[in-house]
Formats: sequence, structure tokens, C-alpha cells
Amino acid sequence: MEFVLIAIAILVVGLVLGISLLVGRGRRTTRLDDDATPGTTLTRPRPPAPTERQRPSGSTASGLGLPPDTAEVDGATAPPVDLPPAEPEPGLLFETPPPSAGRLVRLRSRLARSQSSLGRGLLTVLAREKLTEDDWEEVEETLLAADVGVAATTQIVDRLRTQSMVLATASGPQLRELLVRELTAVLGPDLDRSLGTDRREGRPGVVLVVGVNGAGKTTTVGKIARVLVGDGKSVVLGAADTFRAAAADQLETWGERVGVLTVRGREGGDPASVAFEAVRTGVEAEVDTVVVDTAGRLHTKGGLMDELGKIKRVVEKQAPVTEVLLVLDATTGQNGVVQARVFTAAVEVTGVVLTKLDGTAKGGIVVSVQRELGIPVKLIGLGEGADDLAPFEPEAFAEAIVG
Ligand SMILES: Nc1nc2c(ncn2[C@@H]2O[C@H](COP(=O)(O)OP(=O)(O)OP(=O)(O)O)[C@@H](O)[C@H]2O)c(=O)[nH]1
Repeated sequence: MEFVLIAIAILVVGLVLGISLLVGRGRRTTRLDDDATPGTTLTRPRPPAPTERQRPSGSTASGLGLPPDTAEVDGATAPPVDLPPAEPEPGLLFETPPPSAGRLVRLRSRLARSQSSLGRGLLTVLAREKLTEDDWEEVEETLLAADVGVAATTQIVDRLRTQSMVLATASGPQLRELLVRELTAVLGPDLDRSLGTDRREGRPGVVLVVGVNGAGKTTTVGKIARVLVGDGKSVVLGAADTFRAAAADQLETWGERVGVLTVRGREGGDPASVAFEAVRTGVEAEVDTVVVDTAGRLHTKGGLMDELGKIKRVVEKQAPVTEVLLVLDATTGQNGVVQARVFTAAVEVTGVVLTKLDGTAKGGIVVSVQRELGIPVKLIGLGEGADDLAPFEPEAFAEAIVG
């Protein structure tokens, strides 16, 4: 009997030691189930030693793994947020992403596929000495094949036709300039593409990211966090994709790389609770922006679409949603527009993120998405790399396409 008791005691001590070792080495995930919405856990990133930290000026410590300083909100001193203590892991360094300005120009080579089929295709035809009806048809076909859409294609062709006298005598660079101008014109150069990420009325900006499965939502949320951190903002991420456990892990990793807090729930938990909790955390920690990832859904599933509306309503009990970004996979072409219509019916979309533009020759999809939805493309994904997300700039895009 004594031996049995000793053996059990040794087993228990061994188990406890093993678990504590595992927890110490892995990510630090603190359950807030007692004081938070059930099913929600808070993962807190570990800050590096102060000498290692290179946070861009203007960012605040709140929510970034450091205890927030007493901050002024609406003229009052806000109480410090009681977040669990962070444990620095030796040698851990937060990455400092580059600011977002000028990214499209830096990443222009990623649009090579659209450039060779759309830009070069058009330039080759327009450079011909005398443009025949067949040539104009070729121009039209090139535009349509690149998913520019019928209305914008007609507009471009009409405008180029009226300038055919000019075209006849134009030099190579003049032709290029003309084409860039016409493409820019159909890309909606005057649309407001600013992201609603700033604090409003003493509350964080709240960005809700929606879209179908595999469009690139989680990746985009991670990249947006980096854009915001690179631009000097403080951020909390909400992993409201509770259907796919890997999505929360993925998001947590994105957050940890740049020292951003991720609020996540149990697999299969209520996404609205996680979103609520993320925004509550962001409000209390006084961060600039809370970005919430949602589960991918088939646009044909009514119930799931309704859930988006619920997430938004629940979140708005804490702070107004300042931006709803619809992530669309550019390689799905016109089908993306159909999906988008269903999303816009479920929740008011304020901006589109077109991902995977690096993987398609149909760069004209930007034009048709904007025209058919009446919603500006605000960001474009140009690769799988961490900083391959660029603010959309019509002229720089047209320049990159024409080459
Ligand atoms: N080439 C390229 N790949 C991208 C881009 N954006 C995302 N991806 C890839 O697309 C795949 C799907 O991305 P996720 O972020 O997991 O997609 P999701 O929409 O969150 O997926 P669900 O959670 O299943 O709904 C990943 O392999 C990403 O690396 C992009 O701009 N270019």
C-alpha cells in the first residue's frame, strides 16, 4: 500500500513539473474566464528588455505588453488596466515593421502578371501606326480579359478613341502617360480610402474583417496589425474565428511578432463574445485600434451571414465599429463581386481588401469591384510575406500595371 501511495505521489509531482515546464516555454495564455465573457482567454505577448524595444514614436504602451501609464481620456485620468503580468522570454525581440506609406511603389514588381498581360498588351496595340477597328477590338478584349468590367472598358476605349489623333503621333513615353491617366481615371482617384482605425470619442477604432473562407482574412488581420504598429499605433487583435482553431493560433503568432495582444476564445465558442471581449480589452487598455478577425463563411449560408450582424451589434455595446473590411481573393474574379454583394447586405462594408493580386493577371478586378459595389478598395495584398499589404493608390497602381 505504501509503495502505491509513493508511486502516485511521484506521478503527481512529475505531472505538475512537466506541465509547468511546458507552460513556461510556450506562449503565455492567461484565462480571464472569471472576470470576462465565458470562453475567452487573453494571450499576452512578452515584451523584450527595454533596450531591445524599438517602438516607433507616438505609440503607447497600453495593450502592448507594458502596464499602461495613466492616460488622459476626455480630460479625465483613466485607471491603469489590470492586465496579467508579462514574462519576458530571453532573447525575444519584437519586429519593427516598416511604415505603410509608399509600399505599393516598393511592391510594384508583384503586379508583373497584370503588367505583362494588361499593361504591355494595351501599349503594344496602341503603339501601332494606324489603329483599325480590329485593333480597338483587341484593346477592348484585353481590358475585359483583365476583369476591368464592361462599363469601365467602354469608358476607356471611348476616351482613347477620341484621342486617336494624339495617339497617332505620340511617342512611347507619351503613350504610356496617356494610358496611366486613363486607367487612373477609372480607378476612382477621388474615393476616400482612409482606414477608420483612429480613436473616436475616447474609444479605440474598431476594424471588423469579414470574407469567405480562404480569402486571406487572418493573414490580412496580421498584416494590418503590422501596418498599424509600423505607423506607430497601439493595437489589440480579436480572434473571433472560433471555427478554425488554427486561425486563432495564426493570429496570435502575428500579434506576438510585433508585440500586440491577442484576445481569443475556445474553439467553437461564441465569436460575438470574443469580439466583445477584444474590444472591451482595447477600450480598457486605451489602445488606438482593435482589429477583429471573423470566421470565413460561405456567402450562401444565411445563418452565418446573420451572425456577422450580431458580432457588429455586440461589439458596438463597447465602441462603434469604425471600419468593416471585406477581404476578397482577387484570383476569384467576378465571383468575388457576387460574394461581396451578399456580405454588403449582411453588414455595412466600408472598404475592400483585395488579396493575392500578385497571383493574377486580372488586376482590372480592382476597377470592377469598386464600380459594381460602390465601395473603395483600401488595401491590396501583394504576397504572402508579412509586409506584403499596401494601401491602395490609384495612380501608383496604374503606373505599376502599365510598367
Ligand atoms: N500570394 C498571396 N497569398 C496570400 C495573400 N493573402 C493571403 N494569402 C494566402 O492565402 C491563404 C489563406 O489565407 P488565410 O489568411 O488563412 O485565409 P482566411 O480567409 O483567414 O481563411 P479561413 O480562416 O479559412 O476563412 C494563406 O496561404 C495566405 O498566405 C496575398 O496577398 N498573396
